[in-house]
Amino acid sequence: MIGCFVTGTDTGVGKTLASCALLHALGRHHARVVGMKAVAAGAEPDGHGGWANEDTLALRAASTLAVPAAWDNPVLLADPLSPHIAAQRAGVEVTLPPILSAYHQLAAQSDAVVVEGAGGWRVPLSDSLSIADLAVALQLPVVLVVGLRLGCLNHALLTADAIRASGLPLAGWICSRMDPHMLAPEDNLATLRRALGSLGAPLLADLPHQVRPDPRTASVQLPQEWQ
Ligand SMILES: Nc1ncnc2c1ncn2[C@@H]1O[C@H](COP(=O)(O)OP(=O)(O)OP(=O)(O)O)[C@@H](O)[C@H]1O
Ligand SMILES: C[C@H](N)[C@H](N)CCCCCC(=O)O
Ligand SMILES: [Mg+2]
Repeated sequence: MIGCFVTGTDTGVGKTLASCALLHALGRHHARVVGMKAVAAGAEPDGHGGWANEDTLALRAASTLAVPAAWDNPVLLADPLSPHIAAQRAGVEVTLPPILSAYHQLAAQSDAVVVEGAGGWRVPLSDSLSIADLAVALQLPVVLVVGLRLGCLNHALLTADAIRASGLPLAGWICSRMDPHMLAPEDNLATLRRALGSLGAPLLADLPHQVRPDPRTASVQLPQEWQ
């Protein structure tokens, strides 16, 4: 079973786009690939009288395996806030056991699982739990998505340091060109390539800016070994 945990330099940087691209790439050579939004903050009507999170729906659309919602999105919080605040407002506490058991169900039934975090690496899930703790509990290699924009160098380098300090391998990073007006994007990319490369983390994909982001198109940027 192949698995990875996708984190980012921030919220809104392209983790869902990159996670879906990874699923499309893996789906070319593996029969059963599935995405997981372990903790989702922000629910919308699903059109069938229930509620769903838009990242979860995007991951499902890129997956080849259909699973119960309790497995691919074990924690769904209504408010689009930091998960610990959304949980507090919902009167619940996010804990690891239900998430880990959902993940183990997915892992047992699939060839590849891509787990998308929420926001960045140190986002709190409760007063005593963070996204980093979740990734460590899952023991998955980490893929860091960098939304290429002014400020991302600091965010990327701090995040890479924190991932290494957690003991998890940083399998690589994905650049998402979210800001078409950014100045000197190539110089910034080269800086990150050098700095993250020196930590052993290769650039897995350079996702161009897309007016209508399409993960299947983006997936061709990923290297052959992820396909
Ligand atoms: N390469 C790109 N080209 C165009 N738009 C992009 C690109 N990457 C990201 N975006 C846009 O930026 C926004 C945020 O992306 P996305 O939803 O993937 O963020 P995220 O990191 O998954 O955030 P969250 O923490 O909420 O899960 C989306 O509207 C997405 O379409
Ligand atoms: C609601 C949003 N789309 C994400 N799922 C959660 C982002 C949490 C960010 C918290 C923070 O770093 O301030
Ligand atoms: Mg997302």
